[in-house]
Amino acid sequence: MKNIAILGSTGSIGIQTLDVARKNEDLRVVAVSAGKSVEKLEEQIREFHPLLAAVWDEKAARDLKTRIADTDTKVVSGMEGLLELASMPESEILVTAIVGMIGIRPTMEGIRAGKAIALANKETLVTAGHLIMPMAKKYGVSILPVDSEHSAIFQAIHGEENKEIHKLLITASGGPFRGRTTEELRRVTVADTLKHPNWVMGRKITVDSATLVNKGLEVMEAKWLFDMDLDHIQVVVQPQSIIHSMVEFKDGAIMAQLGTPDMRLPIQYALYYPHRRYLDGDRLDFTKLHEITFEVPDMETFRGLPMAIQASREGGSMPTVFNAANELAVKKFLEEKIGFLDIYEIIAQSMERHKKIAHPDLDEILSVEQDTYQWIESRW
Ligand SMILES: NC(=O)C1=CN([C@@H]2O[C@H](COP(=O)(O)OP(=O)(O)OC[C@H]3O[C@@H](n4cnc5c(N)ncnc54)[C@H](OP(=O)(O)O)[C@@H]3O)[C@@H](O)[C@H]2O)C=CC1
Ligand SMILES: CC(=O)[C@@H](O)[C@H](O)COP(=O)(O)O
Ligand SMILES: [Mn+2]
Repeated sequence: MKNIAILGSTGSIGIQTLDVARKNEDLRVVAVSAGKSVEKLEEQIREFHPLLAAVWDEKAARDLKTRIADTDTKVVSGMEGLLELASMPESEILVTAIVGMIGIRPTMEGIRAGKAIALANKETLVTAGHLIMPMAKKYGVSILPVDSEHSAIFQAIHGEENKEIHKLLITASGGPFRGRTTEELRRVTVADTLKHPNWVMGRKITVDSATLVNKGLEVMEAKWLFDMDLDHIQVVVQPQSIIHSMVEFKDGAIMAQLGTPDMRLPIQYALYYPHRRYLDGDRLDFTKLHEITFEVPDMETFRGLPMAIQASREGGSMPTVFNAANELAVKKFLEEKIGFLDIYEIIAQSMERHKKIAHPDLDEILSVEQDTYQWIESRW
């Protein structure tokens, strides 16, 4: 029996993790959590009977307590609740399916408690990779990638020494606006932006995919996960999202992982690594697959990727500014308070005014995050 605790069980990755658990009797869900979606959480509690449910919002947590008073599930709230979930003695694997850099502290708490981390929450590594990776090494815990590209790379390098890798090739769909000009992007709506060509995902990552910020975050995530420098990470547009990423080895051989766009595969791979299990669902059918095409990313129009690379090259607290500015800009875009191109402007100007801290500790990262939010709020 493998016991898993899920941070963010009511979201896209969380729900798919529960589907994997539903189909594998030896997976036991010991904790679920949400920001404030208590109805979904109640359903999950009644189906999976976890020991713990963590809800960020205090009022929603009180509502949940009343709703599930007839069950044995304990309800906790706020950051203390997320930390209690992350370190609960009954779990072995912590699935970080929460969105945003709020995942940093619970992820660190899980590592400190010796939990293997099935990591979907890329914002944590982007902003605190320099703290998380050494910490995981110190506590002897595995960071198992869930993000599809990083899972693909992890699958491709399985059994290989890192030193034999020449470069990582991270694939990108190009998002819903691939091929559009800046002038055309000025007029796109939230509804247009949320139509990803291949994947059904949460709203924030879907916007990130459209701006190519997602690919920028993934380059930074790959740098930390696979200890690669930026000059050996290349983004390749693969519009059909069939090749999930590739690794070029020293001798020129390239290993790729292919599959249909279904996040349950990387989730299940992380939960059972190094073993593979049967997974129901669509498979690639090469009698019907007509083409797999490639393009170079348009970095002039889709500034999310070059700005992420710049933030990563500058290092220190700059990736935190990049990420925090993007998180708030995406929130404002989804609330229809700003336009699509303003996301780039907010990130660029936030980075421009920031005085970099070379080696930020956790408190400094969190304070740079707050400072970035305050500065943006005072201007947009
Ligand atoms: N979706 C995907 O296919 C992929 C996602 N990822 C990454 O995985 C992470 C999750 O993405 P996704 O599932 O799409 O996101 P969703 O928005 O669908 O889900 C986010 C989850 O986090 C919870 N949450 C949000 N804020 C808080 C909070 N303050 N405290 C506790 N829980 C909170 C949400 O709860 P509530 O329901 O109450 O809002 C929800 O359960 C992101 O970092 C994303 O980049 C990576 C690869 C693919
Ligand atoms: C499923 C997944 O891992 C997402 O991060 C996905 O890759 C987004 O697609 P693009 O950012 O390539 O459009
Ligand atoms: Mn991805």
